[in-house]
Amino acid sequence: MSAPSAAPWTPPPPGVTVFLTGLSGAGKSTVADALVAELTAAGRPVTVLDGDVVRTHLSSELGFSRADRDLNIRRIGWVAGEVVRHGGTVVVAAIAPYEQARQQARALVQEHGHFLLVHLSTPLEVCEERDVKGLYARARAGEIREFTGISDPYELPVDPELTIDTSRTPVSGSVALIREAMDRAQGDRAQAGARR
Ligand SMILES: Nc1ncnc2c1ncn2[C@@H]1O[C@H](COP(=O)(O)OS(=O)(=O)O)[C@@H](OP(=O)(O)O)[C@H]1O
Ligand SMILES: Nc1ncnc2c1ncn2[C@@H]1O[C@H](COP(=O)(O)OP(=O)(O)O)[C@@H](O)[C@H]1O
Repeated sequence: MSAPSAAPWTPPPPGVTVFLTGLSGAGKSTVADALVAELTAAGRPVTVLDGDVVRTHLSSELGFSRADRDLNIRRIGWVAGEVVRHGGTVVVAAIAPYEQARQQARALVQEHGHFLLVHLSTPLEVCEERDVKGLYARARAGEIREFTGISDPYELPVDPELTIDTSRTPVSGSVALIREAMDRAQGDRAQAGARR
């Protein structure tokens, strides 16, 4: 009697990367944390690539010149692409101020799955008022050079899937908008009842 044959391997459905971009204090980490908490509670594992954490573990030698920021974003895009390739879910929270680098990250991910660029368009005045880490005050005092929004550019995204101003939209509203966009992108999963 021959051994039962294993079921043929089928590739996982494409994964998705949610890429939150915006000024320091725009709400990227706050929205990412809330989104990840919801997804995790629903049983969906998530890889989180937060700028601060990535700069500790993956880009510790990089500063804030354009070349360094672009390399940082390309690294994030490559890692996200690898996770998405195997059907995973990625949430990125990074300033990513340059359009070209964001497009490169998009291309690296879209080789393998879905990419949703979410621009947190919170006005600079609000971000500066929040000044979560005291960095705006230090940048205004000239203690931090090349600070995004003060002494360094932030290029507005050309083709974001979502634009959310967190001074007008509560955290729960941002999370709901992003989850709807994820479901639209991964319609195949949602229709199959696999909304994880
Ligand atoms: N010069 C300058 N400009 C902007 N931000 C600065 C700078 N120096 C330090 N920080 C802190 O670094 C965090 C941004 O890192 P990112 O990796 O997201 O930046 S980038 O995407 O590579 O441009 C950023 O985190 P968030 O405040 O969470 O955005 C800051 O805390
Ligand atoms: N609707 C909102 N969405 C996101 N953050 C908000 C909102 N309202 C107030 N905040 C506050 O704004 C700050 C945003 O900081 P953070 O998430 O660290 O931003 P970033 O990661 O973009 O630098 C937090 O202190 C957060 O509590």
